[in-house]
Amino acid sequence: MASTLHSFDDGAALAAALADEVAARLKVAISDRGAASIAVSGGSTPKRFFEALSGKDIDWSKVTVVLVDERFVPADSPRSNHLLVATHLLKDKAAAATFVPLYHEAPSIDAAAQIATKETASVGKPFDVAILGMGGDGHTASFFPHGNHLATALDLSTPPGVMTMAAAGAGEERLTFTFSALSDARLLVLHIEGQEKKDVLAKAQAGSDETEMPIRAVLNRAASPLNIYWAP
Ligand SMILES: O=C1O[C@H](COP(=O)(O)O)[C@@H](O)[C@H](O)[C@H]1O
Repeated sequence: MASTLHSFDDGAALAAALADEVAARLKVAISDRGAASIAVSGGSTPKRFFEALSGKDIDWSKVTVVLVDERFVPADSPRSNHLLVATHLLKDKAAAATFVPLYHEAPSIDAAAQIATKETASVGKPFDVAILGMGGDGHTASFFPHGNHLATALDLSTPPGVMTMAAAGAGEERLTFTFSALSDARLLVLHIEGQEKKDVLAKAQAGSDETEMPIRAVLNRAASPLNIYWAP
């Protein structure tokens, strides 16, 4: 599927434009279907976008927010993507949104993934909005290079849901939505900032091995058109 590059002068301009676009899409979803869903990424890049989106005048009580992926750590861990979203997005007007976490206290990460799949089963299909990030190693969501369940996670015939992932570059074990759950989002965005990430994107675009750079699955096989938002 084709991708479109949206370039901005700086991260503030990108955050404002992306928040405008996402807010418009959530409003349309609420008007058309009575509810809206958005899957967001963790990491350091989305903070400014989250802050801009949190103040948007939307009927947030009809919006469900989930994470694209999560570390297997409790919500009070500084490494938690839930904590990031709670701090920077689920506040101001967006405090009225419903947040469905991926992390669950469970005997094993597999059990937590099963709970997360069940709890998120009624959200999306497709998501109205999915915002992906990308690491310097070419991972997106928790689709890490050489991840232990990477092939299954990227297989579009794997049912939409939450899977576990372990990889040398991932630190903690991870919970991640499958590619099938994200690929058909009504608005599919890759949000990256900095020249280094642009260079990583160019490298990904120049090759096809998804085991080496899983972002290639999104670039080459996503069901929805990909909107790449970039600022230096
Ligand atoms: O591990 C993760 O990293 C990526 C990218 O994060 P960034 O700090 O380089 O912006 C993120 O998209 C993903 O959700 C997160 O779990």
